[in-house]
Amino acid sequence: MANLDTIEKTKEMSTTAKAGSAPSRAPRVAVAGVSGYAGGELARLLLRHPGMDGSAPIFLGRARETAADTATTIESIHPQLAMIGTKATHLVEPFHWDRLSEAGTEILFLALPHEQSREWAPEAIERGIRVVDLSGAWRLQDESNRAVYKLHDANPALAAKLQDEAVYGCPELHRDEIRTARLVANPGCYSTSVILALRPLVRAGIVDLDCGIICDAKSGVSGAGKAPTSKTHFMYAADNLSAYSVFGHRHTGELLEQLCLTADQIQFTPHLLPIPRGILSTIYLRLKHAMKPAEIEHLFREFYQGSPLVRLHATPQLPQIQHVVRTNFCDLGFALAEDGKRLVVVSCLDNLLKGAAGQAVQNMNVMCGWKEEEGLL
Ligand SMILES: NC(=O)C1=CN([C@@H]2O[C@H](COP(=O)(O)OP(=O)(O)OC[C@H]3O[C@@H](n4cnc5c(N)ncnc54)[C@H](OP(=O)(O)O)[C@@H]3O)[C@@H](O)[C@H]2O)C=CC1
Ligand SMILES: CC(=O)N[C@@H](CCC(=O)OP(=O)(O)O)C(=O)O
Repeated sequence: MANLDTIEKTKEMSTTAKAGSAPSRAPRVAVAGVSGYAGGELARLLLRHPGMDGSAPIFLGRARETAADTATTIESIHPQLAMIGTKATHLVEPFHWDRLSEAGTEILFLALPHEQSREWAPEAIERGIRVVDLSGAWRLQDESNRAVYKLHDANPALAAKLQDEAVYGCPELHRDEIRTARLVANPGCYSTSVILALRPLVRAGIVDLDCGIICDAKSGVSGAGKAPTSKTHFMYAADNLSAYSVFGHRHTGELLEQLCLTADQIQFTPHLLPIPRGILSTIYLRLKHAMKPAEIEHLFREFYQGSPLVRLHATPQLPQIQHVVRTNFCDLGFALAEDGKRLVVVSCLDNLLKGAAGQAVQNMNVMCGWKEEEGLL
């Protein structure tokens, strides 16, 4: 179990050694949860990543439960990954801390249920391993927002310290902190689409928050992970469109914290779309003063200058799911009413890529001092 003293010591070592400097060699990387949807995409991206220099990541399944549990191969779980990258056969090994330490692991991706990430991230950091966590376990600073995840901390003082240190892994917003972070909390998929659409506008102070912002978001079924439920079963999801978690979806807290809004200023309603992957968020708001489309466009372009994975459509074009699926981009577009005040912003991304694995690799690139889009275009 991780403890506070060693966590402090590894922090000193980590900031001295890794203060944003580009490594001269490929970092030793591991992926836990590689058999899941997000883990599979991570494996694909890492196997083809030029910075990995042919050195394959360590792929990890569940911890060994019986002596009979042995390693399997990545292509037996994800056949689409056969012959990708180094073209070697890559093992998926049972999770074991000693294996990670002996291999000199520097960055560990956690593509796991929230509870498991909350338990394993402190242990990794104590061992001097930097973490990119794809779950919601460390994204929220406000305890009342985090309560939606029902997390349990074996060592609450240590967890509070790490929570304080965790950086919200949206590079377009927090690039500088991510460079030296030990714990990067990769954003939620819906949250990424809404935050990237709204942050330039809210920050510029042009949104009439008294009128409220409405986010109508729709996601493909892979957003729910690989375990089927009655709501993601083909018979429910196919030829259907349904709203859910109308008040209190777990991504709402991320919107409040990252956009500095209060709950009465934004309504987020997710819907399940009968497609495998992709998110489209349509966001309705009112501006304080009438503006011209060119002024809105300028605002977005200025904010995302130097952000290679956000693409702005020229009006009147609007983003579509087909244009972003299997890419690492978030596409943004908008329409402004003739009164210059009613603004609709549309944001699109692939939930498994820019909404999860792609963004996680983008974070790794920033942590390694590489080009942010390395291996992602
Ligand atoms: N799907 C998406 O679009 C997005 C997902 N995320 C987050 O990323 C994480 C992974 O999501 P996703 O890939 O969809 O989920 P999946 O359900 O598809 O995969 C979960 C993975 O975690 C493993 N796992 C489950 N329990 C344990 C455990 N106790 N110990 C070790 N491994 C375990 C599973 O292994 P096994 O195969 O053995 O069951 C599997 O590899 C989640 O936290 C999710 O919230 C974030 C953004 C978007
Ligand atoms: C379609 C679908 O069910 N989507 C998921 C998206 C959650 C997700 O993946 O994000 P986290 O990392 O916060 O779990 C949901 O609405 O719960």
